[in-house]
Amino acid sequence: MEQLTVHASAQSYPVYIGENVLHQTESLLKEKLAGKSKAMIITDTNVGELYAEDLRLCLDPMLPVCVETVPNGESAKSLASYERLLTACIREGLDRQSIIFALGGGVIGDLAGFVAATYMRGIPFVQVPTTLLAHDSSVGGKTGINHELGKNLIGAFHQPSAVLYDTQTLMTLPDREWRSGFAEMIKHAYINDSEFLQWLKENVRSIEDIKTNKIRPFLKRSIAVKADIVKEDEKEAGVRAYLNFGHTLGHAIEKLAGYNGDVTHGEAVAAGMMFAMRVSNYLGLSNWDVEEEVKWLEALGFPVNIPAGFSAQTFIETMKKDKKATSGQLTFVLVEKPGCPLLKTVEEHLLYELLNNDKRGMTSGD
Ligand SMILES: NC(=O)c1ccc[n+]([C@@H]2O[C@H](COP(=O)([O-])OP(=O)(O)OC[C@H]3O[C@@H](n4cnc5c(N)ncnc54)[C@H](O)[C@@H]3O)[C@@H](O)[C@H]2O)c1
Ligand SMILES: O=C(O)C(=O)C[C@@H](O)[C@H](O)[C@H](O)COP(=O)(O)O
Ligand SMILES: [Zn+2]
Repeated sequence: MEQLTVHASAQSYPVYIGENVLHQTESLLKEKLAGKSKAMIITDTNVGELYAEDLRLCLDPMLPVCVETVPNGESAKSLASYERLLTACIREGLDRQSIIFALGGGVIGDLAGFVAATYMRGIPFVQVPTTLLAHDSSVGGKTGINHELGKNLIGAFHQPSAVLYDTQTLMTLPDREWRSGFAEMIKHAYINDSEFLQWLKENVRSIEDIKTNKIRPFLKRSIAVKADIVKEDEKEAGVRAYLNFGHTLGHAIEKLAGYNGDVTHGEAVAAGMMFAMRVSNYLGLSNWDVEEEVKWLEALGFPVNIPAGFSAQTFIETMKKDKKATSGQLTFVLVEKPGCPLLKTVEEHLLYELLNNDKRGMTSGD
């Protein structure tokens, strides 16, 4: 088992990474669970069926446990699920000494974390990530839900008490989810670590490479990139925004898809990163060979085209809901070269031109 520590203002917390971490819950969390009154496991239908009973049995000797299950998929990150879970907390008698376990991918981490952040003005929670993508989402304390008008618009910073990353659970992930999670790993490399990026480009050329043990040693490295940024800027007053590389357009793509599973978070971020590279090239800030980057992502099976059916103007209006935008002005994370990110306000007419230039997928007449 590997371990690293995330340093946040309210508390530092451990991230345990390795096979069968889940089954070591009792020994790993003994101190954190001392004096706790009750645990609620929040999970989704897929993950619940596979792992909720395992986790329940691990916690059962230490404290009373209940399990709440929401439907799987992005649509569960909603006000309706949030309300239903708060009602469940009240019904189950959770009090200020209770603790929530977020068992699942990023959707569950964000949703359950937001319930924990707000129930009785905040109770502790533990992240138990089960997707590759959740190596990103389980660390750093961003919790929240979507609004039908925009992605992640409602939320809170609330750091977990611990992260239990059992890599054995990844074995049941569908290929598409492996790929989706890999997008965030690539993102960490693009913004922070040129040597890591080089290694990924040379060694990860297919979905099979993502799924095999090849990337396992790099999970800790990818999490460390995030943890270092969070330590420097927990509440996104500055450098934490770099973790949003690819997300300005990515979030708009997810919102326009209707949070319905047509596009995963990682797929949207991958397309968003390619677009951001085109923007920075256009501004003369970089010299990316975007077609080469696209080729790599396509070889891994990513659909990197901007989805068809929406006009450039629709993307721009949707991106204006991005939390990095101020007074309607759009701010992008750009990367000059691997490891050198920057924040840049980008003129609307330029985005309009670039979105329209990206002929693939755009509706005619935009
Ligand atoms: N808070 C953050 O810092 C942060 C960072 C990155 C992404 N996110 C958010 O994370 C979400 C995406 O997370 P995700 O990609 O993990 O999606 P997800 O949680 O929806 O999981 C993807 C799918 O895989 C299934 N699944 C999960 N674990 C499984 C397993 N071990 N075996 C089989 N199936 C399994 C789920 O049921 C779901 O259908 C987005 O909402 C995104 O905004 C948050
Ligand atoms: O932790 C962060 O900070 C990130 O930006 C990580 C992103 O990968 C993640 O998708 C996050 O949820 C985006 O946050 P938002 O503030 O742009 O909604
Ligand atoms: Zn993300």
